[in-house]
Amino acid sequence: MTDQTTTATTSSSRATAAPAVPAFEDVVYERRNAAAIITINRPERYNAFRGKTVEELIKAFRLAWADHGVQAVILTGAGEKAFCTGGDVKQRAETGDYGSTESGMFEIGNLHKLIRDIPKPVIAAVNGVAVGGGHVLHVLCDLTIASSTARFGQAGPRVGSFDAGFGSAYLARVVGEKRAREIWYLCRLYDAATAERWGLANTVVEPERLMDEAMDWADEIAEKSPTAIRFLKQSFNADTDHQAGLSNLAMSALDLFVASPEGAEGAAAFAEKRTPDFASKVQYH
Ligand SMILES: CC(C)(COP(=O)(O)OP(=O)(O)OC[C@H]1O[C@@H](n2cnc3c(N)ncnc32)[C@H](O)[C@@H]1OP(=O)(O)O)[C@@H](O)C(=O)NCCC(=O)NCCSC(=O)CCC(=O)c1ccccc1C(=O)O
Repeated sequence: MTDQTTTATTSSSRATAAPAVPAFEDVVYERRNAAAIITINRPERYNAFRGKTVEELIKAFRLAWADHGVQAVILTGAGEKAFCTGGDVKQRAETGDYGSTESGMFEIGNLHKLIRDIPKPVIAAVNGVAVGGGHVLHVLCDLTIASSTARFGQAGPRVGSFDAGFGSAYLARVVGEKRAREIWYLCRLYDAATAERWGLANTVVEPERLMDEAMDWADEIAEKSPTAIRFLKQSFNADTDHQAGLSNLAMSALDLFVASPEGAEGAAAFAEKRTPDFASKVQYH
């Protein structure tokens, strides 16, 4: 999982010539059989994303979309601890944002839409903790395969953030209203068995089996008609596509909130390893 070459690696007779892969810093992009494997590669930050990470993930998903040899995408995290822990809270505490990007924007909403819009199934291989914006990423994937060591949850209200777009509305579609509200209001972490029982994970395997299992699912998908799969994915999405509008609204609200004293308090408290004092910072009653 360390391939950082300039062309995607392929090993399938089904594969066509793969497009060139840019030199990524926060993401690793590989081709294996008819699957693109996209790995968030910031293990020292538990694979939290900064603006650059999101920008590279967008490029990686576009590569997979454009590559006719790719029939499924696997999204995972580097190392054994974390799939993705959402926004880089330390970066936010330091600079008040998620760091510089080429576009000048933090494009998490566009990444969400891309995971939904790419007309190929996206499989989350959840190798560790999936929390906050990292939890939203796996929820948006078509399928989730979890390591038995994986943990799942939302953290925004604990660190001065929220995703009130797909992060709330689509989560409720997946697990139901009561469980979605519990996940967001209590910010607990749930184990892999609970995630499977709640329909957050399709299956749970031992950690050493995770990538093989994800590849088996991708290979099985690759035996099917790409056009049939494409229409099915678009059909599944159509019923919740209105949530993209909600997502735009939610991201605008979040931009304002994270810059407020209450939002900033959450990030500062996390970085300083202390309990946040939200109550004294609330401006909106
Ligand atoms: C994930 C934990 C539960 C793991 O706990 P534990 O196993 O005890 O390990 P730790 O010792 O806590 O962590 C190890 C190491 O990793 C660092 N780390 C972990 N998570 C992050 C992170 N998100 N950012 C930066 N660094 C992180 C941690 O500090 C440790 O480093 P040391 O140097 O060893 O101290 C636990 O770590 C945890 O709860 N992490 C925080 C999870 C979190 O709050 N995530 C962010 C949620 S909010 C979010 O993701 C929304 C982002 C977003 O989608 C968004 C969208 C659109 C617009 C704006 C936003 C936005 O602004 O938020």
